[in-house]
Amino acid sequence: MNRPLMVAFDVSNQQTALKLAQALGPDGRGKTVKVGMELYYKEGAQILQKLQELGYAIFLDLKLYDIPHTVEKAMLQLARLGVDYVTVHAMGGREMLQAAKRGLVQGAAESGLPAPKLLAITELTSASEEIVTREQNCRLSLKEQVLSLAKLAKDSGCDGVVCSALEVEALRRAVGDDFFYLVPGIRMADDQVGDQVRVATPAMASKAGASAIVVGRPINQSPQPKRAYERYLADWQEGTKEE
Ligand SMILES: O=C(O)c1cc(=O)[nH]c(=O)n1[C@@H]1O[C@H](COP(=O)(O)O)[C@@H](O)[C@H]1O
Repeated sequence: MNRPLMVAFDVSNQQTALKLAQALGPDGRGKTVKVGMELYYKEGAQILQKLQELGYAIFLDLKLYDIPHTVEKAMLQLARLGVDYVTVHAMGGREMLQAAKRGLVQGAAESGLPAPKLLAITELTSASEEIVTREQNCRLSLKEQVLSLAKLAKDSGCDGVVCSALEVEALRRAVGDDFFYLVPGIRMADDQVGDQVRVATPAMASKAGASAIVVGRPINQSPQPKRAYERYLADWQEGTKEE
């Protein structure tokens, strides 16, 4: 089973992004990188094209959250970029999620490209129990809320969810194996956690059943990105071997 380790290219411009790609190894074939708001808002679609030319598959993470019509039309545009994954917030509700899917399907049909996988954010990995129950005033526990949003995402036609490693096992049981579970909030024990709250090592995420992991700062801020990438990849594959 091919379970990607996606590197988050959370850098401020194209030059730094291409330097990072070079450091990781010039051939991007078989690898997926994540382009998020910081880089995309600066460089636009041209950075996607540059990374695609190097062979990378692209996870374009813009986390859409708006009224259904706006999200549908935005997704229609994103589907024309030839990216492989896009994101929305599950919290936007059923109609918005269905609209997102419609936009992707239409955009893909019009451009003759495959539709990107639609992944729904459940609760961000920076969210704690406290944030969910006291700030969002959610009547469910964090875990129940993640589960509820994942079910909603599946019922609404999404291809998968973004969640933490701490929820994947329960989600696989309740929502099923025919769904993509993307897990950020990945740290080796000795790396700084920063603003992440629900964290796990690559091996823990793998054993819990993550379909893919996203690793950002431990690689993109490292003075030796390739060494950091290989360290994380080895731990991720170690967890996979023990399946
Ligand atoms: O959608 C995401 O990728 C995402 C969802 C989530 O719940 N938590 C989360 O950290 N992410 C992203 O995953 C990456 C994690 O970066 P690091 O914390 O630096 O490893 C960032 O680009 C976040 O935007």
